[in-house]
Amino acid sequence: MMTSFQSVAVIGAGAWGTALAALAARARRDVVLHARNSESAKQIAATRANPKLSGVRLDASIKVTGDIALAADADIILIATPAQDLRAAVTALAPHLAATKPVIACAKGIERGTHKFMTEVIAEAAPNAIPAILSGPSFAADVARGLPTAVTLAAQDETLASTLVQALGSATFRPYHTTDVRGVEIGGAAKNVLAIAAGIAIGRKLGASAQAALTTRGFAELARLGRACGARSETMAGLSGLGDLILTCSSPQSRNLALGIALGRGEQRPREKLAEGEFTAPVLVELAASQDVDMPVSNAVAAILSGALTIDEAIESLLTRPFKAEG
Ligand SMILES: NC(=O)C1=CN([C@@H]2O[C@H](COP(=O)(O)OP(=O)(O)OC[C@H]3O[C@@H](n4cnc5c(N)ncnc54)[C@H](OP(=O)(O)O)[C@@H]3O)[C@@H](O)[C@H]2O)C=CC1
Ligand SMILES: O=C(CO)COP(=O)(O)O
Repeated sequence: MMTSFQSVAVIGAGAWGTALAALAARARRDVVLHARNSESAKQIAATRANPKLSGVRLDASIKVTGDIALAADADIILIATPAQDLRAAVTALAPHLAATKPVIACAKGIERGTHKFMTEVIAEAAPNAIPAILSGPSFAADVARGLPTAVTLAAQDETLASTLVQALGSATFRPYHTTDVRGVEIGGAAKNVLAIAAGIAIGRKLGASAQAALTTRGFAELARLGRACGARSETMAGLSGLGDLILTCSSPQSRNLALGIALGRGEQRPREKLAEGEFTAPVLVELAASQDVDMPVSNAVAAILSGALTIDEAIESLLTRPFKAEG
């Protein structure tokens, strides 16, 4: 089973799912893209376009289907739904998984209510799945267009992680493998919350120096949570941690940054696009509190989103913290 990995299914035909299907086709895999709504599947199949990722033409070799059983037949399955929908997607897949096979989480977040990470949700919902995670600095639009991207792919078993990299990698999509599953999951989840903070600073015109300070102190808290959860420091400083934090805190393409900018300007939140940080913020701060980890920037974002603090009160609370040693 571990040597072939010729076929790949992507579950979740949104922006990221469509880009993942494109990259797997570029890696010369046989690709199935699954949309839960069969009308959407038919429309994407007929037009070779997905309104969720405009301007991208789907390669003719990619099969688009509403049939989950067809997706479950693939050698590798990628789950590209939003994090809070991953359990439902894997639960629907589970009865069709006849053999043990890798199921790779491509969502960035932590499940609300349970505080479970994406690979934990996969393991619970599909006993036949070998959970893995793919995360890193990569906008769907860049990946779909074949622009150079590097990400991290983690599985508990190093040989499996490396074989998955061989199956999905290409000249322009370069996954690095690791066994530090938890480190990769924490980086991807936390960076979205921190990007909302960076956006608020931009929207409030706090200046480029504040922006750099916020991103750096954001990284300190991401790394602190990683340490508390047993992650490796190289992972936190790698593509799925610092790398994705830099991308998301600095690119206007980021939906999390855009949400923060709108909040900072006092505008209506852009509701039509998914900003995972909004859903991750409350569970991230609960998780940090349960581990006794100090995450002041994330706390401020969660408090702003819940209405517990105004933006000015949250900024004031960050600026009046006692001076301390860096770390
Ligand atoms: N976009 C990007 O650049 C990147 C996104 N990611 C991550 O990927 C995840 C998805 O993001 P993105 O693709 O942008 O979001 P989108 O909103 O573009 O798409 C989400 C897709 O998931 C589908 N979906 C939701 N629930 C289910 C379910 N239970 N079963 C099957 N499909 C389901 C939706 O279907 P429907 O249309 O029927 O609602 C929709 O097509 C997020 O966690 C994000 O952080 C990671 C890297 C890059
Ligand atoms: O995860 C991403 C880039 O790595 C996408 O970021 P946004 O969800 O903020 O657009």
